[in-house]
Amino acid sequence: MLRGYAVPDVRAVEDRVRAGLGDGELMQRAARGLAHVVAERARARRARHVVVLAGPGDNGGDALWAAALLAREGLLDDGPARDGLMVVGVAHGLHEAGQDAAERAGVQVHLVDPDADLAAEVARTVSSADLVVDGLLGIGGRPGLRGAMAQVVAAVRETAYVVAVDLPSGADPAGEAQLGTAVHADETVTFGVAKPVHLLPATADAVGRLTVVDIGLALHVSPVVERLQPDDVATLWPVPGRQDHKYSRGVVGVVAGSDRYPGAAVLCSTAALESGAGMVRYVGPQHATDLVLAACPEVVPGPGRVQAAVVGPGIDPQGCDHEDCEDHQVERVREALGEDVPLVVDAGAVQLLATWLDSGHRRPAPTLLTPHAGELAGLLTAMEDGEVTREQVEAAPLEHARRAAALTSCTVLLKGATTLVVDPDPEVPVRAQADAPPWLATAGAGDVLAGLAGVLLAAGLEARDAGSLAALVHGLAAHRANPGGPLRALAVAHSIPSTVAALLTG
Ligand SMILES: NC(=O)C1=CN([C@@H]2O[C@H](COP(=O)(O)OP(=O)(O)OC[C@H]3O[C@@H](n4cnc5c(N)ncnc54)[C@H](OP(=O)(O)O)[C@@H]3O)[C@@H](O)[C@H]2O)[C@@H](O)CC1
Ligand SMILES: [K+]
Repeated sequence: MLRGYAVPDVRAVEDRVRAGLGDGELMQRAARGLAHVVAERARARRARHVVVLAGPGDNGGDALWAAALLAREGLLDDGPARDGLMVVGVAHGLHEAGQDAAERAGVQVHLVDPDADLAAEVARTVSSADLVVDGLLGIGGRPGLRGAMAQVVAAVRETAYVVAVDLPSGADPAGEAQLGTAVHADETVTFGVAKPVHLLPATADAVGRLTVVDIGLALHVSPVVERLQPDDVATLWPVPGRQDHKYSRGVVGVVAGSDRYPGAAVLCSTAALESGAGMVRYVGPQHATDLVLAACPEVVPGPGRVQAAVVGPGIDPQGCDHEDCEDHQVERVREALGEDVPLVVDAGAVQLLATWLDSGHRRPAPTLLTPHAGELAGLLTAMEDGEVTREQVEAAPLEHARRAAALTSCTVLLKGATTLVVDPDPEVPVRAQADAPPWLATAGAGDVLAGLAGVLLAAGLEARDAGSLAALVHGLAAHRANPGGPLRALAVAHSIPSTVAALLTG
């Protein structure tokens, strides 16, 4: 599991560790780790020109010391020549010891006035680099870049490999403010532990590959963000024992599909079966039932006892609009909401839950809501004063997911490029999963995710684990279904068994 700690907690532990070490030792460790990553990437990419950008604080200090080490220890000698390495400092003054060390090692340091326009010659130097080290701002940075900092970043060539020091400069270290002008890194080398900026949706896209360098920090506080990794699957996935039978493994109810959207019933039920449900009971209109049974003969039609249920995929919360309609899915969802059974509440059921809660009801059992941004906006509009739009949710996903979790007392899984899983207790770390290829943005993918999560709830996982594990496996199954190419939701469902097997058997 990757854990992201709040910046004040990181600073506190850094201060403590630094006090017990020699002067500058912690920065030396950071710089050494950074220099080795840079040397490795420069070698692999046959970089000829490496430009190190340094800002006014200790982030610049790390970058300057790394430049000194690269030059002094000849780490770039089988790649770019020593004179292919250069520092551009954007500040009124740089980290003194770092600048001194870089210059003593023979590295040229160009100092740029942060408030003046960037000289054309400096812009040319920066744009000639095929590897750029971004040490402008770290955890002391305020979001956004202005003046010469913005200009120097704009001068970086599109094809250059950008290694950010600690975090991409200009990104909010807390990972909450939307990205404005900021570095978009190919790789970020951070020190000791990850921070929220690396994991949360507002900023994670600017981070690229994340490399954590050990500098001897041990944090004994709770992280604020967590990300499950593939090797967590073996710990969390419910693996049956020899004494297990279909009921002990967990029966999943599926209330999904309608006369209008029968396919959702097939996708959700298929995903539940492929994820290893002990049994799937499907409840829905006749046509959808026929399709489900044709695709999945293992499914048992009709109501019955279940350990968890998925409600909502393919169900219109307004119900059916023709008179002799036999589609009673909306009533079935409402019934399920009142039962003491763990639920995945997806798609149309999110809106139904909002009105049901608003009329004074409370869910007695664990509940995982799985909205996309538009559905979350609908839920908040129904439960708060004033309209909330999809755009507002997309601009501040964590804030809105937190609000929804607090209002509903349910766990909220907000789907997106980075999927968030937020517990109603604000002290519980948020899970942030970014495992899915963009190809997974396709109709029916949500129905598959809901089926997968339902199986995990039925096996007894708590809602936050079920949601984040489902998001992880869903993303990995998508990669496996067709690496690097188009996907359909059913193919993702069918690749769940081999994905899980590969993760469980290493
Ligand atoms: N702590 C440790 O033990 C270790 C820390 N380490 C390293 O230190 C880094 C943190 O260093 P840091 O605290 O000096 O902050 P950093 O981000 O370099 O810059 C602050 C300066 O930038 C300025 N400034 C801010 N925003 C701005 C903006 N938008 N545009 C322009 N300027 C802006 C700000 O100005 P001010 O706020 O004073 O006006 C101030 O002058 C950390 O990320 C890691 O890399 C490692 O060595 C491991 C050990
Ligand atoms: K940086």
